[in-house]
Amino acid sequence: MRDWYRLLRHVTRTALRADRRAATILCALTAGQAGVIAALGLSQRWLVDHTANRQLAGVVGAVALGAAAFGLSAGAGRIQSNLMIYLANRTKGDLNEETQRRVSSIPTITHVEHGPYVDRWNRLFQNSWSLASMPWSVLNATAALLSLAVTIGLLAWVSPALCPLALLAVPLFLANRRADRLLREARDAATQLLRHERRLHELCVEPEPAKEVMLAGSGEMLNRRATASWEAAATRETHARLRGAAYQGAAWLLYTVALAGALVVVADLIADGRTTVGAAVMVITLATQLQSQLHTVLESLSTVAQAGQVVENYWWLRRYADQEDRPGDPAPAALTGGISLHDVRFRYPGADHDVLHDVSLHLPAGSTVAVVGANGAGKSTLVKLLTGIYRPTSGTITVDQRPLTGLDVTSWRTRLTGVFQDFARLRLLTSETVGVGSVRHVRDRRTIRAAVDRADAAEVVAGLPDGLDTQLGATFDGVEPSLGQWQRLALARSLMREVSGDRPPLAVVLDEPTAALDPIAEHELFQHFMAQVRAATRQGAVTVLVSHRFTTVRMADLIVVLADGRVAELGGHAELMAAGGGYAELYRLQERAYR
Ligand SMILES: Nc1ncnc2c1ncn2[C@@H]1O[C@H](COP(=O)(O)OP(=O)(O)OP(=O)(O)O)[C@@H](O)[C@H]1O
Repeated sequence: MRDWYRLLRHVTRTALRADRRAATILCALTAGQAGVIAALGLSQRWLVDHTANRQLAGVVGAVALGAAAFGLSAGAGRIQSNLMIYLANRTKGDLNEETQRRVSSIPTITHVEHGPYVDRWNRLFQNSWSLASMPWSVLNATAALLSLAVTIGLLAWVSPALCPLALLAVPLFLANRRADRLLREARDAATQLLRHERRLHELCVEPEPAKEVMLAGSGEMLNRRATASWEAAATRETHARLRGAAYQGAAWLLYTVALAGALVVVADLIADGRTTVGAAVMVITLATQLQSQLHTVLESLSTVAQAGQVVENYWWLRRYADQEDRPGDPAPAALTGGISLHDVRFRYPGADHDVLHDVSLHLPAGSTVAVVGANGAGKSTLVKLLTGIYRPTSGTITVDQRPLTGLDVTSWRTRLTGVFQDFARLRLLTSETVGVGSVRHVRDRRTIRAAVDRADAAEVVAGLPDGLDTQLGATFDGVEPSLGQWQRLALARSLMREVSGDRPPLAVVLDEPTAALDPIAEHELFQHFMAQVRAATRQGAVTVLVSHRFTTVRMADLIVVLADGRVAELGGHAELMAAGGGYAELYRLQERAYR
């Protein structure tokens, strides 16, 4: 409840920031609406009674009150609903932006990779409308409840026997709550199905996977699967709606029976002369309006409940973001000792086994460390742990003997550079594709050109129709570079920090960045790259290279052989060759193959 209230306060503040004047007018109109039904009922009572008693002033007053109430209900009602839509739309935009910003600011990656986490923040987008209308639904519900209380008071004024009519709100309220819960459960269960549906459709329309899908002719099968997921989600929701409607229908039936009873009571009062005709007219008006009032209360409460469904997800995201992005010490100016792993164990969220087991390593400052091993041995995972994208499940990583978890992640990240196996193909202007490697210099042509030159990518850029101003990506009506050309641009991006004169990197990670090149080109490029980051290496930067090419690997100062997530061998090339283990065997195998 506390979380719900805090979220309501936050959304209200966001709405007020969006347009304070519109919000104030909306509040005033909603408050005014609370008295409309009571005023209409009273005006009818007075109109009939004053007419019967020939009291002109009373008749005029009753007509004026009725006209004002009707005018407010008809005219202001429209303005009120339009204002609400306008404010909710603006608030929704702000809230979505806030969620987007928070999701992208989390320095680790699990929340965008692990399905249950993805579903949690996706629900915030799915329910953003009800979240944005939360203050107005609460206000509407409060006004409708107030109006209901006044109506019941007026009914009791005529005859206390009419009061039980109000009790019928209870089954209606319970049925509504049940229907809301059923719908929420169905929607929660459907989030995963809808995510699958989206991803399966993406496989058919995104240029990269679509090639293979077309070649294999598997588009229809994927589409069928996506449709099945969508249908399963839709069926769940329809069933939940139908069940909810059955509960609500039963409650309304009960109400109808009671309303009929109330009308009999009124008829009896009139027949006995125990009430005036005006009061009887008022009772009939109020009793019939009671249904629409209850309806408004229930509708508003449903919207509030719908917003309530994401309260937990909203605070989960905030707490998760705070926990992952906790402040820490700034990264050291330069490495003197190096980076060490102490009994590091890692398991991907939701997985049932560890990927790294008790890995202990020391990567000395200023050294080049190659990580080798079979597919799935855990090389990329190790690199990601070093960058702080993932945190060890247990054990610690230290940077110059200070725990990595104690460092400010952003400060550590700004002192890292490198390229990953699945490097990003940023379909932007060529200058931006390279320039974002150091955001401060994204418009600095001289630095960008220097990075391009250093990555040996000048030929790639020269081949583009507008050089650095060329739009990349066929989906953006631009040029689509080849895989090798993308890789060169990614390398240039990774050199931006080095050439821009920013503080040199503390670690350079190269996770198979040259897999698309032939072994000789990889060897040359790696040597070239190492020459470019030499200044950083002299200041203690550790270079971590993942490669399957042993001609490149042998140049490293230290070679780590991973097997099934464990360090199987460790040492320099000569040392490992002399040991005659798995490394030596693989090296000889590759040497023979390339001879
Ligand atoms: N995001 C992920 N979620 C769950 N499991 C993962 C994830 N990424 C990798 N794994 C699993 O972790 C294990 C190690 O993967 P990793 O990518 O570290 O291997 P690798 O040694 O780099 O392999 P390769 O040489 O093929 O690149 C594999 O079994 C893989 O299935």
